[in-house]
Amino acid sequence: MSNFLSEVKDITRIERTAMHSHIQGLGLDDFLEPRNVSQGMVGQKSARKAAGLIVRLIKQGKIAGRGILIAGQPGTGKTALAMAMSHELGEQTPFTSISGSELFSLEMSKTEAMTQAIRKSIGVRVKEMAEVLEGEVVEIRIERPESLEGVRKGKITLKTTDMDSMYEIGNKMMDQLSELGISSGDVISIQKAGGKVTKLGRSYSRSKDYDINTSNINFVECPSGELQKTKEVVHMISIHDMDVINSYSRGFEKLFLGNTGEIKQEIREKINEQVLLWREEGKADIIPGVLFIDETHMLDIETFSYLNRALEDDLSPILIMASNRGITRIRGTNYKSPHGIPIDLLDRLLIIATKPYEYEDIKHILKIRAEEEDVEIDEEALEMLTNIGVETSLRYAIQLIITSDLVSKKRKGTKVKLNDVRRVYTLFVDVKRSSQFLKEYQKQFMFFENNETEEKEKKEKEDENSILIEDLN
Ligand SMILES: Nc1ncnc2c1ncn2[C@@H]1O[C@H](COP(=O)(O)OP(=O)(O)OP(=O)(O)O)[C@@H](O)[C@H]1O
Repeated sequence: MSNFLSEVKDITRIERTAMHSHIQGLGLDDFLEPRNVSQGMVGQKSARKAAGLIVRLIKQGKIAGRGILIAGQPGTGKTALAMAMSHELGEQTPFTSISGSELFSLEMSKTEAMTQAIRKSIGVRVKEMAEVLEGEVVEIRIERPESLEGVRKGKITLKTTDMDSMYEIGNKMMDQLSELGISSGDVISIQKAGGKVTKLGRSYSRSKDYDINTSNINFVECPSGELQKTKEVVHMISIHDMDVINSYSRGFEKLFLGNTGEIKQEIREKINEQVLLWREEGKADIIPGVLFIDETHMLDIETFSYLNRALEDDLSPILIMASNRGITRIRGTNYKSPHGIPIDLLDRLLIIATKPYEYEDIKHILKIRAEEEDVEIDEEALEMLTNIGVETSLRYAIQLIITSDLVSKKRKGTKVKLNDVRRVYTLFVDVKRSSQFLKEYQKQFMFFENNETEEKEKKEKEDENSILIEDLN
C-alpha cells in the first residue's frame, strides 16, 4: 500500500490486505467501462463501473459530505472493490481502512477512535519555499569501514552547467541514494532541511548511452546557475498526524509507535483553524480522502449518529462502508433497518450492490490468486477448486490454493493436481460441513445448551441474515 494509507498494524488487517494483494485498480477503460479481467479485477462489472464514477467524482472534489455503501453477500468482493478504489485514487489521496469491530477494541472511547480515523483520512498539502541543492551527479564515493565498528564515509559531487561542488554525506543520505538507485548522470534535488532526495531524471548528456526510442527514461537538462536554490516544495500530512505532533513534545515518536492516546479538543480546534488559515492564504490545500469502514453492522447507534454529524463538517472525508447484512437490528437499539444502518444515514449514502459470482468468474479469480501465491495448478485441479468455490464459498476455495500446494510439494510435485485438492478438501472443512458436524456431535461440545429460548433466538437471527441484499432492492 502507499505510504499515505494508514499503517497496517494488526494481524487480521495484514491477512485481509494480503488477500487482496492481486488488486491494482478497478480495471476500467477511459470511458469507465470495465474490462472483463484487468488490474486483478474480474467480473462484477456494474459495481466496478459505479465505483469508477465515484472515484472520478472524488478526484474532481464533487462528492464531499457523502457516503457510499457497498452492499452484497459475503465474498462478493466488497473489500476488493474498496481496495481497488484506493489504488485508483493514488498516493496523493489519503485512504484509511478500519473494520467496525476495531472501534470497540482500542484503548480509547469509540467516538475518539472514530474521530482519529476521520482525521487520518483528511490530508493537508502544504507548499513552502525551501533551500535545495539541485544538480547532476558527477560522482558518489563511499568508503567502507575496515572494521565492523567503523563508520561509512561518503561524498557526492554535483554540478550545474556553471559550477560543481563536493559535499560530505551521512549514513541516512547514503541509504537514500542507494534505495533510489542514484548514480552518476542522474539529476537530483536534495532538501537541505531533512535531506530528502528526489530523482528528477537522467541528464541529456547521458542520452547517447541509451536507445531513446526503446527506453522510457525521463531525460532532463543539467541545471544551470548556482547549485543551491530556493524552490517551492510540497509536503503531505494528515490532520490526525498534525494533531499528534502538536499534542506531545515527542509527537513524531508517538506517531511512529502508533500509541497516540486521546487528543484534546482544543488541540484539534487549533489545528483546524491553522489549516483553514493556510488554505485562505494559499499556503495549503485540503485533500478530503476516504475512510473505509468494513463490517459496518458492528457500529452502534451512537457511532452512526456521530458519523452522520461528522459528514456535515467542513473538514470531512468521503465515507465508504461495506455490509453483508440484510435487514438486521441496529446495535444499541431494538429497531431493525436495512444493513443495520439507521435510515437517516442510509438516506445520504449512494449504494453499490455486489452480486454473487458465476462459475467462470470464480475460476478466473482462483487462477489470479494462484499466480499471486506462486502456485502452479493443473487445469483439472483448478476446475475442481472452482466447483468447490461454487458449492461452498470463494474464500474457502482461495484458502485451499496454498494448502493444496503444500500437499503437492510434500509429494515432490511441481504442480497442484486433482488429488492434492481432494486431500485438502477432506482435511479442512468448509462452513456447511462444519455446521453439519456440530449438529451431529453438539452434545459433546462445551457450553452447549439446547433450551427452547436459545433455539428461538437462533432461528430469529438466521431469518434476519437470510434476507439478502437483492430482496431489499
Ligand atoms: N471481482 C473480483 N476480482 C478479483 N478478486 C476478487 C473479486 N471479488 C473478490 N475477490 C477476491 O476474493 C476474496 C474475497 O473477497 P472480499 O473479501 O472482497 O469479499 P467481501 O465481499 O468483502 O466479503 P465479506 O462480506 O465476507 O467481508 C478476496 O481475496 C478478494 O480479493
